[in-house]
Amino acid sequence: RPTADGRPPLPPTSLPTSHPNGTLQQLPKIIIIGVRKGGTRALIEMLSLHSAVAAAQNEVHFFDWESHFQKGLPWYLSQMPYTFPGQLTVEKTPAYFTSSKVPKRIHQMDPDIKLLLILRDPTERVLSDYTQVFYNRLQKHKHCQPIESVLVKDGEINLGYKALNRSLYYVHMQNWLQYFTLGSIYVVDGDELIRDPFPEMKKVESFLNLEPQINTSNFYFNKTKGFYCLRDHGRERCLHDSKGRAHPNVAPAILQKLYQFFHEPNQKFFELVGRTFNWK
Ligand SMILES: Nc1ncnc2c1ncn2[C@@H]1O[C@H](COP(=O)(O)OS(=O)(=O)O)[C@@H](OP(=O)(O)O)[C@H]1O
Repeated sequence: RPTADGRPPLPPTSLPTSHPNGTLQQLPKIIIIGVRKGGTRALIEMLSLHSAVAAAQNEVHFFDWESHFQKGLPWYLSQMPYTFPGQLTVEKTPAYFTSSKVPKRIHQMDPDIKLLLILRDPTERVLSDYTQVFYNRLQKHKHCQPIESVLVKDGEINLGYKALNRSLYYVHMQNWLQYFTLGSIYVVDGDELIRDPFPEMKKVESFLNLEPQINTSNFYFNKTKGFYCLRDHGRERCLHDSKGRAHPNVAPAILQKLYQFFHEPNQKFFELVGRTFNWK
């Protein structure tokens, strides 16, 4: 139960839920905090190739949804997979990155936790975000607005469009840096993870101090899908069809406006993290 001030009780790490075969549920030592449409599913699946890592199946939304957070850490723990004692549990909830209350809450649970943030070109991320919403609405037989009418209002970039805000990475990163140092947050290059996942995953392995285990034969390019897929103990699998969907065509002039719009916020992000990315 939450304490009187709304905070969850202390982590029940001394009371692990154990299973007869020696496995137990453990709180995550690694969280993939976002960004939405950054490649979070690919990252968690690729990380799961490592035998020391065990991933929660679903997005848990513990720190960002009040209805879940109020249930406290025992509930959060109950969402975790059964693992062997030496294994590290990881969960991914892409919405954490852009939710301002989340950094403090995660820090309260575990100030030493390792955070992974996967980002991609902010403009591409907006198009991916739009595409996701488009398909969700289509499924529900709801009306879908054409991309240009959400991106532009009165001839200018529509600042009211939520997806644009999610791509203002520096704004959200500032919130995280109030609670965590850069040593605790590794920024994965989502564009590189698409282009060539192996080198990117080696960097992730090294940040997490994992014994090097992931290797090139874990990945193969699937021409039909147009993306890398995974090979795990001889079993081959690609991500779900909802990952890697075609994005809408946007008039070059509008795309140019978007690139310009993100130019300054991107520079601010690079300064914050002391690193640059190949964003347009
Ligand atoms: N190997 C591989 N296979 C398929 N897709 C890949 C892969 N690596 C990265 N990606 C990119 O992941 C994008 C989806 O990101 P997320 O999983 O973070 O989306 S979500 O926020 O959880 O809905 C998804 O975005 P879209 O291309 O817009 O569908 C992909 O570009």
